[in-house]
Amino acid sequence: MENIRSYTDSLQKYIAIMGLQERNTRLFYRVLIDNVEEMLPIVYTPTVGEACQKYGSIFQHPHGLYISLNERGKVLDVLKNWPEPLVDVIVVTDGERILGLGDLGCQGMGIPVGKLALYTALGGVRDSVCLPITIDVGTNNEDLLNDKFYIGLRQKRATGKEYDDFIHEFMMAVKQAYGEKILVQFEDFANRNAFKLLEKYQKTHLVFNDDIQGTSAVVLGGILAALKSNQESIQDQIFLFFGAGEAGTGIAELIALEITKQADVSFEEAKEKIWMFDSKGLIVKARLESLQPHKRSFAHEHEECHELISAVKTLRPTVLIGTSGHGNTFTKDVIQTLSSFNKRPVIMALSNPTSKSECTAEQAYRWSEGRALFAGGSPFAPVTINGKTYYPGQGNNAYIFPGIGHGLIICGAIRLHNDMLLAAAEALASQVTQEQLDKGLIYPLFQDIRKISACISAAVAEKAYQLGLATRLPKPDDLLAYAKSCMYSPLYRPYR
Ligand SMILES: NC(=O)C1=CN([C@@H]2O[C@H](COP(=O)(O)OP(=O)(O)OC[C@H]3O[C@@H](n4cnc5c(N)ncnc54)[C@H](OP(=O)(O)O)[C@@H]3O)[C@@H](O)[C@H]2O)C=CC1
Ligand SMILES: CC(=O)C(=O)O
Ligand SMILES: [Mg+2]
Repeated sequence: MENIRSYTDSLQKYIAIMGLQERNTRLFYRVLIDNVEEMLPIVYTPTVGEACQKYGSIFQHPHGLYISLNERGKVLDVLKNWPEPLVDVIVVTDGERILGLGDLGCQGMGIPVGKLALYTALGGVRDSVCLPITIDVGTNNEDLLNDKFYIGLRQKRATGKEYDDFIHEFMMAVKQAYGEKILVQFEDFANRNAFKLLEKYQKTHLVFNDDIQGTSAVVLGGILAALKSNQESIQDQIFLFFGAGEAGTGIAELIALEITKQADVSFEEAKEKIWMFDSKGLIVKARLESLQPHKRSFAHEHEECHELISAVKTLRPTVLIGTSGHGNTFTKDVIQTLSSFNKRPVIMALSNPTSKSECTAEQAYRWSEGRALFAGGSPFAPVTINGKTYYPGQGNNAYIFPGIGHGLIICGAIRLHNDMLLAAAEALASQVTQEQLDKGLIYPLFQDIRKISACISAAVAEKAYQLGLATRLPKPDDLLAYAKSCMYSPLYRPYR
């Protein structure tokens, strides 16, 4: 840690810690677990974003497995090159929507590598069963295509049938190589592919889209905690999303499902409480014909509106959620207006990395006169205004996916069900203490993440058993104790 702390630049710290992962895996995880709050912003957002942007020029060792379009027809053979014969979880990207940074092609590998490091450090899934994969179908990023250090295929992205067939070959090969229960986590695909792949493969594989589903559970968890803090109920809220893509509509769907569970309303009625804003403005009925399928059920009767501030004024949301990938869009005007009719507005600026955050923690607290319940997608430091300190939370799917993945693995789940996401969200919210709520926190502390992950894992496995989707029988009597007992710890035995 002294070596890592001696670097002043975060990217240098990233290079140092990833070098350690290569040289001494156990020590890498020990360092990560013992210093989780300090190291998370390095191996994960925001630094991993910069690392992906510069991946070619900082490249020292290959991490993970690259599968390129040139290996069409031989994907199974490529998988067999991976030295570990037993794999339980794959995190895969095609690099087209890396955080809010866009198409980084093959350099997106930093994301599956980082996510799987968190599976082990935060969720206790043994690193040997984790396989990071980048599917290289080219990139449309001209800067990378012209960069002499670019590590991927120098061609435009394959699309249409060529792309679909290649992904299909991959999905079939992973089952052949690792069996029916292999968990495949899709990460940072562009939304035109993400929704389609999830829809297609959730019928035949154990798949999980972290950006759509993991994010939905983590945000719902934060909202449940905020409602507890404000002593309000979910059906009385009005939600406004700025950004109606994977994260935005994924969260909105799960919120609507939770409303139907808590109040006597249909799924459609629940959605009437939820408004969405995309790059063309408020999503309204008049735009129905031209809307992508994932947005359609959120198109409500309203006149067209092209400014976020106008939407805030007319809809009077109680919860404002940013999933646009565009920084500095929750302006002073927006936050002041939101705070004019809410005692404690909930503001979630979830876009990553920090430069893409819709507002900073300081802006949220300053412009709401300290009344906002705020969470960012990337970490923000506590803010002191007029002698009072405010503690921002981090609304990031890192709270959820390691626990969900662990839960699916320990019960031998064959499919993921939305009720498991609800169970994960509730388990997360239950971990926020009254003391933390009193400080304005809507997420528990990352320093307790392994305890939190065990709780989420047990809740997900419990739901899998209830739904008949778990194959590991008999069901353990005490799932929480079982989940904890299955967590890998990088222990050092004492010398004699
Ligand atoms: N905190 C967390 O755990 C997570 C955070 N994220 C972050 O969320 C962001 C978005 O990710 P994702 O949902 O997957 O991306 P998508 O590309 O699927 O969605 C982006 C959405 O934002 C809209 N948008 C883009 N520009 C604007 C604008 N200027 N004004 C209003 N809306 C705009 C897009 O509109 P249109 O549909 O018209 O193109 C689209 O609806 C990223 O920064 C990502 O890092 C994602 C997952 C998890
Ligand atoms: C956190 C995450 O998954 C994202 O920003 O894409
Ligand atoms: Mg992601």
